[in-house]
Amino acid sequence: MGQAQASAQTKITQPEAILNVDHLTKKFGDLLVLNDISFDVKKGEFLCIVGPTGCGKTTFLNSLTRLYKADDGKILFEGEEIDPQKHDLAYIFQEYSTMEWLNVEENIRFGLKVKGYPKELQNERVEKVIKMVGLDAYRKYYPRQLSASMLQRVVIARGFAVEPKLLLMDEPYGQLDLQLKYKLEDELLNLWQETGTTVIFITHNIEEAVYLSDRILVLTNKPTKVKKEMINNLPRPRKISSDDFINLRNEVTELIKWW
Ligand SMILES: Nc1ncnc2c1ncn2[C@@H]1O[C@H](COP(=O)(O)OP(=O)(O)OP(=O)(O)O)[C@@H](O)[C@H]1O
Repeated sequence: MGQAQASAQTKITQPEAILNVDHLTKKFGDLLVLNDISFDVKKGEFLCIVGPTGCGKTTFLNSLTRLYKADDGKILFEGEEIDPQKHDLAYIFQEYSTMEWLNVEENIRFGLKVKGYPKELQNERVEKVIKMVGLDAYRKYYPRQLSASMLQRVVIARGFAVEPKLLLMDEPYGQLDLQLKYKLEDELLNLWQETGTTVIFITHNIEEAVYLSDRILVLTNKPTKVKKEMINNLPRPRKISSDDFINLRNEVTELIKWW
């Protein structure tokens, strides 16, 4: 308890914030899940959110997308109350959320079509990302013909194709084996660096958070608060065996261990 209090949150204010989460509170009946959460996300930042199982990470994302209505507080996107209909957001989830009846190219095009982009722009974006994720030769394949890694690449390509200002990722690599995970993490970093999009990435995996992030938000157990925001300035590309990497990983692990 002493340790938990010692690391109580000091919010880092971001002058160029694209997202402001301000005193967000969410209950389900009597169950208080998100307990006065505040943090900012800077434009172009890669933010990882880590926390114990069931602490409310998905509830947070669902509040962001307005699937859930907050009981208190607000979420501002570029200074306005967030609205997924209006603002440029995209989501990538854990499940392979490809559409079985569409081939690779059509899956990637889907979000662009929904947004009503002109055909030429759709083509341009599809061509760009299909090459970036290495699926050019598989464009006419259907999901059932693809490996786990390819499926996840399709989902990632679909997210990036719309060039969202904010990309929300909820444990996207949770189900994959380690080797594949490392490969896709590197691909994600390349895409992020090439596009300059802002990413919020939720994970249970502390090593993954240290590998990917510019900053890590550590959540407490329910009722959930932000326990600590940690700037991650490790030089990229990161080496998971370096002393600095291991030190930061251990520091986050200690925070997760104490409630
Ligand atoms: N629609 C709902 N109705 C009632 N309770 C809910 C609902 N959604 C989530 N909860 C409760 O809120 C808490 C947080 O759930 P949530 O799924 O957001 O946690 P999480 O951190 O994403 O979990 P995990 O680590 O397993 O991914 C849990 O106790 C869950 O039972």
